[in-house]
Amino acid sequence: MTFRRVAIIGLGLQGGSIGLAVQSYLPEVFTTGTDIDPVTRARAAERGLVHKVCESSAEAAADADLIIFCVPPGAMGGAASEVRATLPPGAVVSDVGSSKQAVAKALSEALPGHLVIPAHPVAGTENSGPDAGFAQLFRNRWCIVTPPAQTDLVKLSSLVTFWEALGANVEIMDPEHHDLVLAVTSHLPHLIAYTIVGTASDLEEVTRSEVIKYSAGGFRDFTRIAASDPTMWRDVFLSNRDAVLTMLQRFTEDLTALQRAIRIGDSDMLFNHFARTRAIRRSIIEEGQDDARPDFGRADHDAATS
Ligand SMILES: NC(=O)c1ccc[n+]([C@@H]2O[C@H](COP(=O)([O-])OP(=O)(O)OC[C@H]3O[C@@H](n4cnc5c(N)ncnc54)[C@H](O)[C@@H]3O)[C@@H](O)[C@H]2O)c1
Ligand SMILES: O=C(O)C(=O)CC1(C(=O)O)C=CC(O)C=C1
Repeated sequence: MTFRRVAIIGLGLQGGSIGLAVQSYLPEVFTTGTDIDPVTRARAAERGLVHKVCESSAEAAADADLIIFCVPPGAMGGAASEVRATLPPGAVVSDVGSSKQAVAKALSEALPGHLVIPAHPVAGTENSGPDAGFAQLFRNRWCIVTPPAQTDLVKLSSLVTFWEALGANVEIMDPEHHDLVLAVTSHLPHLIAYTIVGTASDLEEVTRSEVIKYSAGGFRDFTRIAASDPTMWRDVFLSNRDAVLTMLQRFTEDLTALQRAIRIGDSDMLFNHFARTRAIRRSIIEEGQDDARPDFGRADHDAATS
């Protein structure tokens, strides 16, 4: 089967990008969408993020054969319960949440009897809201799909085909494993960025203006990440608590080892460690998951999408 009518709940970065990407790459698919925020609904209509912006989730869900929840992780259950009365029984329920076990549980409990196939496009920016979305967001990015153990294989394959049409490379993964992997590749880096930017701005001897004036490349890269949406990231850490705490423990041990190497002047240890991490950056670029240019290719991207 292929999806003909897709409902998008939440018209920010992710929902808006899906809506625009569907119009670019799946022109036969009709999209409805809504957002809890009336200003976002109005802007979504102006930008044409979906074919029809609805006043409520219940209205957007009626007739959908695929519904994708694009709201913060902590809002998934509440948003799903709003479509219980109108969502057609055969519709596939999916989402884009950054954590998978907690979100899958919230969606399944809110929509008993519906097939829930969670997904997570590992694609985003530090921007949020209805102006942040763009059709190319998912191109050559991974989308991790975490189906329940006994799932409908035809519908699973339709969801995979849907994401591939938007340009993503799809990987099927166990939700528990997803949460561990993303804790280290995405959630911990954000926590570190939030910490370092907060620490620098708190330091009394380095005034706020000096932090901004003399911001070196390393610090500036952290400020980009630390500008990400506070609601979303609060929810990510609370919904993936166990995996984040496991990885944080490991990170703290490794940081302590580097701290000791600096204190005792273990130059080999420092050099070998930095040589290993440099190689990781190179392999990410070789796999096409980032750009080698100093601005990560963002200037070209911004020019192409503005
Ligand atoms: N930002 C990223 O880089 C990124 C990447 C991959 C996945 N995600 C996941 O995507 C989801 C959305 O993130 P985003 O970056 O698009 O955030 P966003 O803030 O840009 O958009 C979320 C939208 O959801 C709306 N919303 C909140 N509660 C709602 C409800 N009950 N009903 C309808 N609308 C509601 C908000 O008003 C907002 O417009 C999150 O679960 C996040 O974990 C984000
Ligand atoms: O590129 C960025 O700015 C992001 O933060 C995107 C990013 C990440 O790579 O960590 C953030 C959250 C996700 O769920 C997926 C992708």
